[in-house]
Amino acid sequence: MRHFFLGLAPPDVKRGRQAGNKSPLGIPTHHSNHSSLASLRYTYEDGKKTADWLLANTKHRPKVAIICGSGLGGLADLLKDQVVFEYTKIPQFPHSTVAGHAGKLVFGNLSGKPTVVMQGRFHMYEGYPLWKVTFPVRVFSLLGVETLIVTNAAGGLNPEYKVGDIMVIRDHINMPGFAGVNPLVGPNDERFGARFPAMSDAYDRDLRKLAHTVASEMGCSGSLREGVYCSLGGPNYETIAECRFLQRLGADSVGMSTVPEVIVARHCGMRVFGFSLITNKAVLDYETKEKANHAEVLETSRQSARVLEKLVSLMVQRIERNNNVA
Ligand SMILES: O=P(O)(O)O[C@H]1O[C@H](CO)[C@@H](O)[C@H]1O
Ligand SMILES: Nc1nc2[nH]cnc2c(=O)[nH]1
Repeated sequence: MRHFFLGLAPPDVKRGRQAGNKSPLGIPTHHSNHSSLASLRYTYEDGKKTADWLLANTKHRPKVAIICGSGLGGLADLLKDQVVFEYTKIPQFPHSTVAGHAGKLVFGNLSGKPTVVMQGRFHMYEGYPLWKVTFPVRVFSLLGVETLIVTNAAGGLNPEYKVGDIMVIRDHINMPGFAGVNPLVGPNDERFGARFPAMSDAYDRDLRKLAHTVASEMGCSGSLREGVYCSLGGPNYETIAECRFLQRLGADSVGMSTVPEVIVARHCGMRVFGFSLITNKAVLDYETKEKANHAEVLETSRQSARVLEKLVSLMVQRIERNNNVA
């Protein structure tokens, strides 16, 4: 295993290094008009710079990228012939700040397939704007990645779901998007994708089918579900009224991530597949004393991670180049 501890300070995020006050993330805190807001984002060239840096520092050429949810980073340990980059050493990369998100980008071979794994993702509640949260996805696209697999820890809203179940994501509800909070807001660069991308086919049908096939071969199809993931901004967990509302909307699981990454991946033409690990049951009853907490989320992830890891690695084994399923 090679670890990169290059003594490189993360280079300036150009758009975030204008004169004036800056937040701890290097983002100017005062902006007067739309055009200055629009300039607060990574450009295609910024993405290319990071992708080229990675390509210069590893011989791996991944076709599959995996983003690990809270406590699910163990997946990266399955990679053979690893090259590991700390996020803090990768030019322009955001840094992980949440427990259960290690902050490492791991290249290697998973089931013999060149793969890159994010051991730790970024969330809006950490203070990152969505163009930063989703920057790695655009970098993956520039690296030549064709398929993105997203995983997350989520609360179960569907009353049939049990803690430890794995939900194949069939569709999502982008709650912040209802208020215009979307990673694609701002000028559109056609080199990434079209101004108005469709989302009706966001989660690949063949890969969802493959997940069920693999789960039944593994003998765990009893705990494999398929449903709708709803993303909220966080960082607080939901009120009882909010959980009841989301249930009525048709959501089966709820979390604080994933959707921005999926939108950006679909915008740049990647094929997407996603899993929610149900780490806790959403609280729907005013009589109960139960309440969600991150320690429980991480503990459930730890207990169920092995099954999810096996499922993902067997799926990757069957993903062929150019988006076919073997
Ligand atoms: O979605 P991931 O990153 O798995 O993490 C989930 O777990 C955390 C809350 O326990 C939140 O960050 C929520 O989004
Ligand atoms: N929003 C939200 N995120 C979670 N992540 C893990 N569990 C939960 C939950 O119940 N709600």
